Amino acid sequence: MITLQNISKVFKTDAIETWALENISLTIDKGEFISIMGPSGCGKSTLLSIMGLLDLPSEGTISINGNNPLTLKDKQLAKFRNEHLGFVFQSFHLINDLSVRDNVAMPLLYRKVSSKETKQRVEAALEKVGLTHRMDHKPSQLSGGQRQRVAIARAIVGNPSIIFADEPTGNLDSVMGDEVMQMLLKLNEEGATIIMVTHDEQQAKLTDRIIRVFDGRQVSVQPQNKLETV
Ligand SMILES: Nc1ncnc2c1ncn2[C@@H]1O[C@H](COP(=O)(O)OP(=O)(O)OP(=O)(O)O)[C@@H](O)[C@H]1O
Repeated sequence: MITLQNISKVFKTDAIETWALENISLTIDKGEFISIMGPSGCGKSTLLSIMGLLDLPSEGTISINGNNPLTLKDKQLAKFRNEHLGFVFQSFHLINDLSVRDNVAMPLLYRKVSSKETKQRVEAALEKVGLTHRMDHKPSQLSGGQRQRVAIARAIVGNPSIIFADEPTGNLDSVMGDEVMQMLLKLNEEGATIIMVTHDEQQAKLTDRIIRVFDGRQVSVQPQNKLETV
C-alpha cells in the first residue's frame, strides 16, 4: 500500500545542511498499524510528513496505493492527499472559531460533496468517536481528549485509506491518551491503515510493527508485536 525506496531528506539553510533522513526503504501493507519510534530529532516527523505527502523528499520514490504521487503537480497532489490520506497531529490543529461540526467537515470542502451528504458523513464520523452530543460546541469548550477525537473524526470523514498520526497522545494526560489510543485501535480493527509517531513504548506495543529510527536512518523494524504480547 505504501512503499518508500531510498528516501532521503536534506534541509538546507544558509550555512548548514541537515540530513533528516538517509536512505530509508520500507513497505507498509493495507490494514497495518505501524508505530514510528526513536529519540528526539531523529527524523520521525519528517518521515511521517514525507509519507503523508506534506513534504517532498530530496531523493527517493514513494508509491501509495499503486500511484506515484511525486510526479503530480501541486494541485493534483493536494487532491490526492485529500482523497487518500487523513492526518491527526499532536496539537489537534482545529479551527477555534468553527464548531466541531464545521471542523470535521473541512476535508469535504475540497470535494464536490452535497451539503446533505456532508452532514451525514460528519455525523457518522462524530458518532464513531462518540461526540455527536458536542457537534455544535467550539473546540475551546472541549477537553483535550475530546479535541483529539474531533481531529480523528476530521481525519476519517473523507474515508481515507491511510491515517497518519504524529504523537496523537503527546498533549494528553494518560487517561485521555489511552482513550485516543483505543479509538485508533478500533479504527484499525475496522480496516484503517494507521501510521503513528509515538514516544510511548506501551502504546507502540499495541500496534503491529515498530519502525525504529536513529539519526535519520531506519535501524530496525520489529515485526508482529501483537504476537509477542499474546
Ligand atoms: N524545516 C526544517 N529546517 C531545517 N531542519 C529541520 C527542519 N525540520 C526538521 N529539521 C531537522 O531535521 C531533523 C529531524 O527532525 P524531526 O522533526 O523529523 O525529528 P523528530 O524525530 O520528529 O523529533 P521530535 O521527537 O523531537 O519531534 C532534526 O535535526 C531537525 O532539526
